[in-house]
Amino acid sequence: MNGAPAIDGDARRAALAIDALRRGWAINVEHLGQQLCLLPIETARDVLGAHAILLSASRAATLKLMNQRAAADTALPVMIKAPADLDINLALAVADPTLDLRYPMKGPFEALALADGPSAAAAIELARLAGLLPAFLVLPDSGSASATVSPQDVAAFDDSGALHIAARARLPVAANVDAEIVAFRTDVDASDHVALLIGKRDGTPPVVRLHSECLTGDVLGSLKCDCGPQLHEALQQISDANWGILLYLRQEGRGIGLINKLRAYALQDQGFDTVDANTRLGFAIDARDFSVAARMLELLGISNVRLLTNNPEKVEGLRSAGISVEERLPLKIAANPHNAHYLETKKSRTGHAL
Ligand SMILES: Nc1nc2c(ncn2[C@@H]2O[C@H](COP(=O)(O)OP(=O)(O)OP(=O)(O)O)[C@@H](O)[C@H]2O)c(=O)[nH]1
Ligand SMILES: [Zn+2]
Repeated sequence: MNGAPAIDGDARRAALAIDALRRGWAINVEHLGQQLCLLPIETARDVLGAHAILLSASRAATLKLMNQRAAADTALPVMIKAPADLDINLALAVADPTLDLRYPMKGPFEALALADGPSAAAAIELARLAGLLPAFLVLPDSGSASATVSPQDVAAFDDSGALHIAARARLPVAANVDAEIVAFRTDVDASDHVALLIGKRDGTPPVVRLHSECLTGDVLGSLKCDCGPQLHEALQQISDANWGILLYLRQEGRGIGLINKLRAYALQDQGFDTVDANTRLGFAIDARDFSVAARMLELLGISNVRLLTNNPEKVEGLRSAGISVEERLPLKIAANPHNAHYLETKKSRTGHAL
């Protein structure tokens, strides 16, 4: 900290910017008196006279641009000069690593100096929150933007901030007829997290499972992951334990959204594992923030849990958000030929105890 007064961010401005990006509307990121007018390539219909392209650090590495720039921080996004023949198809080929086999010949590109690192990094984070590819056209005219946001606003965006219980009802489920569903809402985020309370509260720490949404596994029976069987096994174990809670968190694809997860699957079809597929797309290996689960538990009056998981980050995430994890209970699912490599990667590369 350099002693400058802290500027409060406004999560609502970030929420408006996320909405604009999804609709294909330009946004301004402003910081220290400078403005960066950005349009996400994925939802753009036209390149609108863009003079540059903003890419994630890992996309720039794949395009062999990292050695061209002066910045010492290799995690910072990279700005490149728009090629003279830039159209929306070329922009998409630059942005989307899943198209690399179809469009192998791109460039050479020229890296430009990044005027403001925090603005560029905030834009990449907004793309993740919007479920979009982290790649933007840089537009010359900031007057065309429909929302303005600062890096502080993006930092203030937190889907657990104003969490409250919105509805609750009895919900008999196959694992146990004695269950209640509780739905949560925040004023800044459209994702409605839910909790399923199973059995009778008896004063002991409940068996708790944090389950992150997986449409392909939970609903369609995908064999690529272990989510579907884990969901059902967790409901069974909670039911067997007399009482407990399953938190169904809307963190599809470890927080990158369904469409980006399916892009990660397309990269896995090309031979990359689950970790490299995420980083190649420009995302963290795991973008989830488990503090929302802690806030949900608090609203349910729970401060001590026995956590069903193999993932040390879930234990750490709850503990650092103030929940006492008294015990970690493993959740082991037999592998199948389609997910054996995925489960092995979780063990060897993301520290899962299996
Ligand atoms: N990005 C990405 N997400 C995936 C992939 N496979 C599964 N997921 C997502 O990963 C999440 C599954 O996480 P969890 O079931 O909570 O499991 P976990 O983090 O491995 O931890 P535990 O099961 O508790 O040990 C879901 O959001 C899935 O959509 C993948 O290959 N790429
Ligand atoms: Zn899954």
